[in-house]
Amino acid sequence: TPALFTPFALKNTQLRNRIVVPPMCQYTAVDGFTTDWHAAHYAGLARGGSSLVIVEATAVSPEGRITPGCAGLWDDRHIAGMAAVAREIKAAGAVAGIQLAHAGRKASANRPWEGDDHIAEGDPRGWETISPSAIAYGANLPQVPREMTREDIARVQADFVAATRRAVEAGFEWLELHFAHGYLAQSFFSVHANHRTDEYGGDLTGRSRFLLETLRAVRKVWPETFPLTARFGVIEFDGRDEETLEEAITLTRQFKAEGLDMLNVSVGFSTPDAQIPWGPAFLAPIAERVNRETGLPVASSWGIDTPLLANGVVEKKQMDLVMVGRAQLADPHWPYVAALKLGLDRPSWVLPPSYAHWLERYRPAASE
Ligand SMILES: Cc1cc2c(cc1C)N(C[C@H](O)[C@H](O)[C@H](O)COP(=O)(O)O)c1[nH]c(=O)[nH]c(=O)c1N2
Ligand SMILES: CC(=O)[C@H]1CCCN(Cc2ccccc2)C1
Repeated sequence: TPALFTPFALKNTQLRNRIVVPPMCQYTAVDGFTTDWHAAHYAGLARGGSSLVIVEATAVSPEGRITPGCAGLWDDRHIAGMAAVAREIKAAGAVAGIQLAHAGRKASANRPWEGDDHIAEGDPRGWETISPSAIAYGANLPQVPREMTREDIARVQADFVAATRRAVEAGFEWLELHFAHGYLAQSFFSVHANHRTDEYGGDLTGRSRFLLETLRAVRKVWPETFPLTARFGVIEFDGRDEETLEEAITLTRQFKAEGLDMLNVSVGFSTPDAQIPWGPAFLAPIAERVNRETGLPVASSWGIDTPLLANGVVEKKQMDLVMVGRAQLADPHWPYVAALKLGLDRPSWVLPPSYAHWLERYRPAASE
């Protein structure tokens, strides 16, 4: 059996293969409420055969959304719509995951295809952003956020806990905290974004505090039997990478001690001045290093989107789970195509039975 199609167990959760649909914003929610789009979209992805589908960054508070179209779990009324999404994912045979997020200083933005920039001051669609320090991200997101008070910090952490409870009620069985991509938690860890002089800033301990306290609080309400994970930017490609990596690995060891079950290794995206070395599976060696130096199981992503690449990173033990994103937007049946390409036994059966049976003896006409 190709490594990509071997099962993987974490806590009481069994994954049928190593392919994961990572969280990918749909920007189609209304006041945080999911719509028919979300149920259909996630059902379609789950039918493709991935073992786990993680629902997009879901805001723990209204100001924690990236755009006005982002999903939320800051209100009990959001639970019903999210429960429908979780049901669709499970009905297709995948584990239902969700990512909880706060966008920090990257919040109050237009949808990517509508500018991908901060909503203009005075535009009623926008809102005040908050961050560890009053420092703007820059580039397309120039708005200077308000520096968070201790009350803000406690409130946002309570929001993460409340949203976690709602995720449990909605039927999710895999939780990922969004500690990456330049959003609020990443900003507390980042020397670019966090210039605080109180105990939530300064040295590594100070810059780690928000993330560790939030994980600790969420750990208390998320069931022990379900995986609790975090997506964390361990590298910025900003010229101080060895330092950032060592700090990130130190913090990841503390995450593990606090009961984190897996780390989803990603990029910090804390500064527009980064030089990202885009390329196929460019982050795989970093994921392998985090796994080797912390002992935590790791997932990762970024251009790991052909069957051979995806199978290779698992075979080489660079990561335990492969997050295949855009390739699954391009083809939600990507796992089926991978099963064919990798010579899996009875490949059509990664799809639901009503498709699998008829595809068992089906081959498209020789392509031109
Ligand atoms: C449209 C869209 C929306 C999102 C993303 C991407 C894209 C394309 N990504 C990043 C995504 O999960 C994935 O890590 C990257 O796209 C890299 O993987 P691929 O190279 O696409 O396989 C993303 N990541 C995350 O942690 N939370 C999110 O909600 C989103 N939203
Ligand atoms: C919410 C989140 O983490 C997402 C939002 C959309 C852009 N993502 C980051 C990204 C950059 C370049 C290519 C693909 C993805 C981060």
